[in-house]
Amino acid sequence: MANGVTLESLRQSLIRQEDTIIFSLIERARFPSNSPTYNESYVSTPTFSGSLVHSVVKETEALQAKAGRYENPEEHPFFPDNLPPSVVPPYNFTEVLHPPAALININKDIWDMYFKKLLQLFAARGDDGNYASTVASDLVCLQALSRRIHYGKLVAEVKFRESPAEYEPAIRAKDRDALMKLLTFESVEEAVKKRVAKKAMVFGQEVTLNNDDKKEKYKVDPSVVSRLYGDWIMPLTKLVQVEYLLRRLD
Ligand SMILES: C=C(O[C@@H]1C=C(C(=O)O)C=C[C@H]1O)C(=O)O
Repeated sequence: MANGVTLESLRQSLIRQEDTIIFSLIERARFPSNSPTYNESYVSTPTFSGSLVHSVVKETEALQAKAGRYENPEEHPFFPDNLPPSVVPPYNFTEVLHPPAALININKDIWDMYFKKLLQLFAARGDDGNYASTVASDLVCLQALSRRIHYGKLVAEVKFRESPAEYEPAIRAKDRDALMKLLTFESVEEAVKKRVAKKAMVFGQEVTLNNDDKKEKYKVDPSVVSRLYGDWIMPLTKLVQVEYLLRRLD
């Protein structure tokens, strides 16, 4: 495969990204739900409009855009409109993707999934006033999830290059269901769900020097991590793959 990217190397990267995602959830779980962070009327000044999370993410992204974050095709902003240009000298990122891929950004779905469904499953109810740190943790989670899910573009490219003759008819027919079937590997998905639950147990256990004092209490519930992958991360990664393949012959 061109540029040394193979399905195996991409799967290894997705496995490594599991660590980042699980640690980011563990960090967010240090704080309770902290609902004022997400309340549109909690702050209202001309510089901060909307919720604290909205303003802080938008402004952080603007700063990171100037620092060149979105020059990397693996990065996708949550607020892509009116981002300032990068001020850093360009780096020559290897071009693996078909150019129309740049248009695919499903961060709106990731945002809704994270705030409307996931967060309440792992953040304890409560308010400790640490709203700015809470947003900072949310953004780390969101960016890790977004990077992982948009990796679907690379996965789809490699799958297409490995067997174009299988994908082309379904692409030309715009047959989403057929594409979804072609790109799905159920045994891989089952292994992912089991591995992330196991990682959540290992990474999220209380470490003590006293071996017999082992309480089975994890910093993030392993079944929530498994559900995050099974219900949202993998379906969204596959959605990105379908969207990518539909544009692959443009
Ligand atoms: C990413 C892949 O494509 C699909 C999505 C998966 C995922 O998001 O982890 C796993 C298996 C496939 O059904 C892959 O084949 O590795």
